[in-house]
Order: sequence, then structure tokens, then C-alpha cells
Amino acid sequence: MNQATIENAHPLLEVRNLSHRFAGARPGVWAVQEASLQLYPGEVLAIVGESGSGKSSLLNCIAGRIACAPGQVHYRRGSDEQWVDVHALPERERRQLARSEWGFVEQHAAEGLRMNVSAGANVGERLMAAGERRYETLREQGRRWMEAVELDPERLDDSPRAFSGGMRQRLQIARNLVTHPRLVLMDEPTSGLDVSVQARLLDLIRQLVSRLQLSALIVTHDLGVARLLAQRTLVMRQGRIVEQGLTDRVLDDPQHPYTQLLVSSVVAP
Ligand SMILES: Nc1ncnc2c1ncn2[C@@H]1O[C@H](COP(=O)(O)OP(=O)(O)OP(=O)(O)O)[C@@H](O)[C@H]1O
Repeated sequence: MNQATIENAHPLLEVRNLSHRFAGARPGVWAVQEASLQLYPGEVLAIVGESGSGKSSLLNCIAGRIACAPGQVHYRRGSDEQWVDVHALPERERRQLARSEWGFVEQHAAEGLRMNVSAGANVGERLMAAGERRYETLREQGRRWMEAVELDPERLDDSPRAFSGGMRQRLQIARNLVTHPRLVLMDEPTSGLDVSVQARLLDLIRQLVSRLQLSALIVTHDLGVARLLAQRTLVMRQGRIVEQGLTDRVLDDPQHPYTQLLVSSVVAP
């Protein structure tokens, strides 16, 4: 989908003036400060910046996992097309949203998986939470999604502990996608993996996002990941968004001195 088509649609997510300060942080030090963004259906937006710039905090605030004060996260819910204020939703409804229409891919797969149940149960669990009870359907969907993320469906009953890092990450993606979410939040989904494993996983994410027309927010410190996956990129520094725009524009013609530094430190020999 090209950007003009994307922006002709109504946004799916609107983040307004979002700020977060961790308890105990030094006075005046904010993890996120006055961040505003919009995400459109079918769009991938990368959040880049150096370590400690507030990328994960912003993602966690958007997901409703940590409080934002002040600020708001508005989401156009698919079940009734109503705009909801994510932080004002009752906890039960927010959890329901997180389990159905939203996905969250953790940087460390072990945090996004249940390591003491089988691969198939990891996928089936989310479907069960969405109301599916038939054992055969759960197994069949487990196999189907393992195949979709290029895992051997014969390993349905294996523990994720028996999987490699890259395989666990694939399984975590399958677990997230089985309920056909509209919005997926990913926190450094490929970091910590071997370079060749990263490349395959990125390619898989790119295919899935396009095939399923997902909207996604991807936190990454790797500008190559932003270039490959995201139509738009926003740059964070010390908790603030300092620049945002089309990925090619931001990376090829950065306007903010910090983005210029970030880009040049990648291309420097
Ligand atoms: N649980 C926490 N308690 C207190 N301060 C925190 C906590 N998590 C993050 N911070 C602080 O908030 C700021 C932003 O951190 P955050 O993890 O959001 O950055 P990041 O850009 O995602 O970094 P990285 O790329 O290293 O994961 C940092 O100053 C960090 O020290």
C-alpha cells in the first residue's frame, strides 16, 4: 500500500502528548515527553533512537502497560469501530483488546511465550482466550500457524525450550497472529539473534505484515530494520520525538541534527 492510500484512510491509533516518568527518576527526567503520533491501517511505523531514548517506554505506554501522565492513546476498535481511550478502559476490556485485536512481540521471546507448555498450546491459548474450545480446531490452527512462520508443524507438542532463539521468536509471532490482530507492537523483534537468523525473520515479518495488512509499531535501534519494514519512521532522543516522516526521507535527508548524527554514525566506515 502506498503512503497516499494509507493516509486517505482514518487513523487506527492516535497518541496525543504522551509522557511517562518512572518513579524515582531524577527530577525533570522523563522517559517519554509529549509524544504524539498517528498510525494508519496497514501502515508500519518504526520508532528509532539510541539506547535509553525512550522507545520501549513509549511502546509500553501505548500498549497501556505503563501509565501515561499526562497524555492519551486513542484506538479505533475493530469490534464496534468506536474510538476508545486505551488508558481509560476498564482493565478487563484492555486485557481483552490485548488478547484479540492487538499483539505484542517482546524482544526476548521467553517473555512473550509460556515456556512450560507446548508450542501448540502457546498458539492455542490465545485462540481459547478468544472463545475457541474445540480441541481439533486448536491443534489444526496451531499447525497452520507454525507452518505460516516456517516452523515444522510436527513439533507442535515440543516445548519452546527445545527451540532456538530464532524459532522461539517465530513461535511468539505465531502466538500473536493467530487471532488476526489489527495492530502489532514489536519491541526489537530481531535483536540478539544471529545476523542470518535476523535476515530471515525480518523477511518473514515483512511478508506477514503485507499479507495480513497489519498495522505495526516497531521499536528498533537498527536503521536497516526501519528501512526494510516501515513506511514511516520516527526518531526519539531523550524521551522526545525529534523527527518523523517517510522512512526514505528521514534516513536519506534527515532534518534534525540528532537524526543526521544517527544516520551518519551508521554509514561511517
Ligand atoms: N523500569 C524502569 N524504571 C526506571 N527507569 C526506567 C525503567 N525502564 C526504563 N527506564 C528509564 O527510562 C529511559 C528510557 O528507557 P527505555 O527503555 O524506554 O529506552 P529505549 O530507547 O527503549 O532503550 P533500549 O534501546 O536500550 O531498550 C531511560 O533513561 C531508562 O533508564
